[in-house]
Amino acid sequence: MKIAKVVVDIPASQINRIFDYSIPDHMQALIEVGMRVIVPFGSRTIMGYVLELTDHSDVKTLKPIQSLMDFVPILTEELVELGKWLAKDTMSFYISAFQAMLPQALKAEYHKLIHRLTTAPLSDSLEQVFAGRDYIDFSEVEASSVPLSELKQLLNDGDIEIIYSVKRRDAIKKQTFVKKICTSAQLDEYAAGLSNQAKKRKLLVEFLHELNQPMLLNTFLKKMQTTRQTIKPLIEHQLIELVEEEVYREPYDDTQIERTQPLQLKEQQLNALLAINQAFDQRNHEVFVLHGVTGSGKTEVYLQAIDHVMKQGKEAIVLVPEISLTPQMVNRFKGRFGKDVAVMHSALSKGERFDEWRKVHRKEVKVVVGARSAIFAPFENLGLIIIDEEHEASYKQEDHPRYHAKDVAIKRAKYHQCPVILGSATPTLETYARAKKGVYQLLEMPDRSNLSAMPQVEVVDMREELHSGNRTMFSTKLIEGIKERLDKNEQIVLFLNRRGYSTFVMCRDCGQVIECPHCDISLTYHQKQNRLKCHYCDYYEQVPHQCPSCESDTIRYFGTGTQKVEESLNKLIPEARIIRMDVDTTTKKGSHEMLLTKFAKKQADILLGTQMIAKGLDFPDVTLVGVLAADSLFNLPDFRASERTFQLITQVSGRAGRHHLAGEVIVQSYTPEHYSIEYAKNYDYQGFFAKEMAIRKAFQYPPYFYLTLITVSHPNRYQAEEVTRTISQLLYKHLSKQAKILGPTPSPIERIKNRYRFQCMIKYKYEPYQRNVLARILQYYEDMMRKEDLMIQIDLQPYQLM
Ligand SMILES: Nc1ncnc2c1ncn2[C@@H]1O[C@H](COP(=O)(O)OP(=O)(O)OP(=O)(O)O)[C@@H](O)[C@H]1O
Ligand SMILES: [Zn+2]
Ligand SMILES: [Zn+2]
Repeated sequence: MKIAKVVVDIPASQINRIFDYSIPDHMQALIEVGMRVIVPFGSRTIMGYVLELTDHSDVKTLKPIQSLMDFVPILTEELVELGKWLAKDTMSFYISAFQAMLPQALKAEYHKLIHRLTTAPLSDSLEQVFAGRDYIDFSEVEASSVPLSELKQLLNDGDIEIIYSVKRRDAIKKQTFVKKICTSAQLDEYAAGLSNQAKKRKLLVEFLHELNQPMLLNTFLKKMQTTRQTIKPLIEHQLIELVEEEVYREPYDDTQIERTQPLQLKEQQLNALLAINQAFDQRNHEVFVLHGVTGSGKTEVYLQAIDHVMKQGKEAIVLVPEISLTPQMVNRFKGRFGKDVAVMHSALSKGERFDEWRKVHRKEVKVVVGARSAIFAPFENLGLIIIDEEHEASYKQEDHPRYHAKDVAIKRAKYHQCPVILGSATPTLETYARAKKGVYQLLEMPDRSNLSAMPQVEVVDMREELHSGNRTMFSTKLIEGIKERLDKNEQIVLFLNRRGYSTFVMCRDCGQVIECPHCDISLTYHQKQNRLKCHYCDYYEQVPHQCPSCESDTIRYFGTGTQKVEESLNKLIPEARIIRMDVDTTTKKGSHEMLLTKFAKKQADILLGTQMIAKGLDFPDVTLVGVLAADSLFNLPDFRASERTFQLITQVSGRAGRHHLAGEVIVQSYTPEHYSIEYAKNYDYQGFFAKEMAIRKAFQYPPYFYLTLITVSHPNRYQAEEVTRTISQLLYKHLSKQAKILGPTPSPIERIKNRYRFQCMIKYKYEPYQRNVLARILQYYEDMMRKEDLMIQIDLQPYQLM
């Protein structure tokens, strides 16, 4: 093969194609599909992925590949095809799709250099930067006072050129080992030649007699209480050598994790397992919906299904939402499968993530447990894919490529002819509807594995509390409940839904709310730094002492952030020991784990937190769960608000009374009569499903209709609206008559980072040409996007409607 088809590392629409390069002779035997290469592109050199090898090209003169970055492909052939599909399916660039599949550490970093071509004198300030060198880093000029226009002139005149060099930073961690390379006889011979004073060296020789495998240099030196200098003669006499070996950064200490044995399954678990195993044995690509109430033992079913697959030499991927990827969760898998498990999620360092990925790539593990992007684990013998808590919105990536892990899972499982399990106590309407129609296979587990009852849920009407004079954010019932648990030395989980409910600063005199100057959104108060921050851009400011509009000094922060809850709770029940878990207390690596361990050891009575604590946690002494603001989601312009409220209450309730102690749940609400709260209270998934389906049908939302959201943004409001209007008209003209086009309307958050945002929504049942039409629209605006700062985002499966 003489020609390689390559996708290059420039995410831009005019470059979003596959380019042909010739393969130099010396690379012909080495190059394979799925490798990274360095190729010339225009005036620079950049990284690319080889997608295909061929002997034919329509292009007459081809540039040659400059070098190979890999000796083993980093993308399997399956992943190469998957990437092409993903790019088409989500309408994103090829390069973005491939980048999404690989760990950060594998992405090349470019270095921009300026090469001086002329000997003629340059301006004084530029001469100062060059300081006699021929090559300087571009950033040095940027940091200097030299105007970029001057560079541009020189560039045009051919006095300098700009070159791009690729820095390799695969960041393989290496450590030095001491290795014995001689026989015992040689050691004796050496020892005999030593003088009596050389006691240390004699000790070393003795130790070397026993050293049968390489030892970490540092350990060796520590053990022998000696220095590098002392062992130098041993190296010179060729008794030992120092070798560099690759090591993995191990984020989890496997030796500390207790191994577990499979549990005797309950009947409902056994039925589910048998169906899954059968599909696997028959190489049946089947999607199972494992609908099991909280505590029904879904995880044990996963573990035994994986075990079955592994026994046949196959591999498994388990996706877990980022926030429930707690050490507790990891330990359940490591406890069963030990070193066969790799873990991938964003709390690991870049290097650690790379090492976990390499374990998969080198076929050293059989199971991956990870967050969304673990779905791309480069296994070649997949036997099972599990998506736990399948209803979680975090499985959808909200950035290029806008993919849903569920779709990728099903695509991969089809390729490998293996089953997929979508597990949840509260499956999404989309999933459950497909299961009911028989597209997916439904497995029900209605009972808790220990047959303990689901905790009693009581809904408190907060309006009544207010009328009876309680102005705190805690109902009398909840405060009594907490005190009761404290007396009995039991524990409490308090859940605050922060989305749509954050702390903002308002003037009590004139009602002015302090907003971000660049985004149409109120700033959020952060107590620690006493700052107001914007959650959409990086803007922050000090909290003002006076209202910027009326100069009154009655400026206060409002809303119910976790900090504020903690403060009031401290006032009401000073003796309670509280652990607060939210984005502010868990930014440091390992802090999440530390807080949970503290709670598990009963060094605190109350765990107070956000989404983070809603799932996956399993503490035996938790007998009371409180939901502080159950209806906060209803304020959001999102047709899934009811569904999310139902899921949340059900999941949070599932944290109470999972073991021998009975549990109780108190849900505080200002709209206690809302059906999603009513059904959640009665653990009535079927009831909720029927009711919500009827509403979705009436208002033409998924799963009855598909949605596409197009968001247009521009620094100029009029432009943004005009473009959206034209797009709406084009869609109306080119899509079928059944498609409904809604828009242009301003987005719920109309301005972010000084850009005005308008949207247009397509609702449709069947629209096979939609992608083509959208692609043509993008093409039409390509120039404007490049030159005029126009942005058009297309989301073919929107979850965030803001
Ligand atoms: N067959 C079994 N026999 C005894 N105990 C079991 C069995 N299956 C599961 N358990 C135990 O029941 C508890 C709940 O199980 P698990 O956490 O797997 O449930 P789950 O369905 O995943 O719950 P959730 O959706 O709330 O996370 C665990 O402590 C688990 O060890
Ligand atoms: Zn902002
Ligand atoms: Zn004011």
